[in-house]
Amino acid sequence: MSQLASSAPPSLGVNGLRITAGDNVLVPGLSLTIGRGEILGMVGASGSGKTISAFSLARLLPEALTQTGEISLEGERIDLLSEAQMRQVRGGRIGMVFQDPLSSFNPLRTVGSILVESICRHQGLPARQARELAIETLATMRLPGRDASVDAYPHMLSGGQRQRAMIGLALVNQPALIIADEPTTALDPTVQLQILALLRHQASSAACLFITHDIGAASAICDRLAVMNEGVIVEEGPTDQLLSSPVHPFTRELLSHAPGGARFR
Ligand SMILES: Nc1ncnc2c1ncn2[C@@H]1O[C@H](COP(=O)(O)OP(=O)(O)OP(=O)(O)O)[C@@H](O)[C@H]1O
Repeated sequence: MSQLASSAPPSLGVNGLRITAGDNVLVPGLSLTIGRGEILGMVGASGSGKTISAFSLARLLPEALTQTGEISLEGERIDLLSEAQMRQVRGGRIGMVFQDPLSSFNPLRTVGSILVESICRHQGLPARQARELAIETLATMRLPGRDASVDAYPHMLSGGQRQRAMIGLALVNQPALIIADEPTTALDPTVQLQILALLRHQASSAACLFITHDIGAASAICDRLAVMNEGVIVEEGPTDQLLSSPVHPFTRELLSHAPGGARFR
């Protein structure tokens, strides 16, 4: 690694992130880093705190939950930014992909107009250029028929196509961080694989936090895995190493229940 690369801050740095609901401590103190171009898979049982941890990175927790701790994006402390500044960060320097794009996309807006609005807001391009970029992005995401996709309403696309469009929206402003929370869980296995491959390929210059129940999906695209149990990362390491030689009893238990284990590798 060059000196320049080793001295650059990680795309994402989290230090002592604590999430509480009143007196109830849900995440006692999470610390992690993700480098540029790296995909960290966060796996763990249901209710272990994966989603609230991910949402807290974009400071999107529901009001009932409180977060403290340091979150740095390319070396800048975003936990110290105002809400107005955070609105500029979300969709710009942080892209997000969730399980169900139908509920994330406004049903009354075409896919293209949602992309155009985001491009104009975060890149300041004029509308015509933004539309060109939207068309180009959807084509890169392998959506069919240039104008047909850009002018389609979300319900007119298949589940897989909607998820491709959502990944396009997450990537269009070249974010430093992508948060992908169960992005393929609702899709059939063949489409899942295609979409994971697309995410892996297109997100090559961002850091990506990939949250999943599916060890197979995680093994297909993640460089490293972090195993979460009751709000704590109990084990973390390179994907191959963690899957072949798990150390923590919880990781072993989780892997023993994984259908097909690391079937994508
Ligand atoms: N609004 C809320 N108020 C209080 N507790 C909450 C709230 N949202 C989530 N929690 C609690 O936080 C904990 C972690 O939930 P979270 O959704 O992050 O788990 P998860 O690991 O993502 O689970 P899954 O894989 O099922 O999505 C759970 O105990 C959950 O009940």
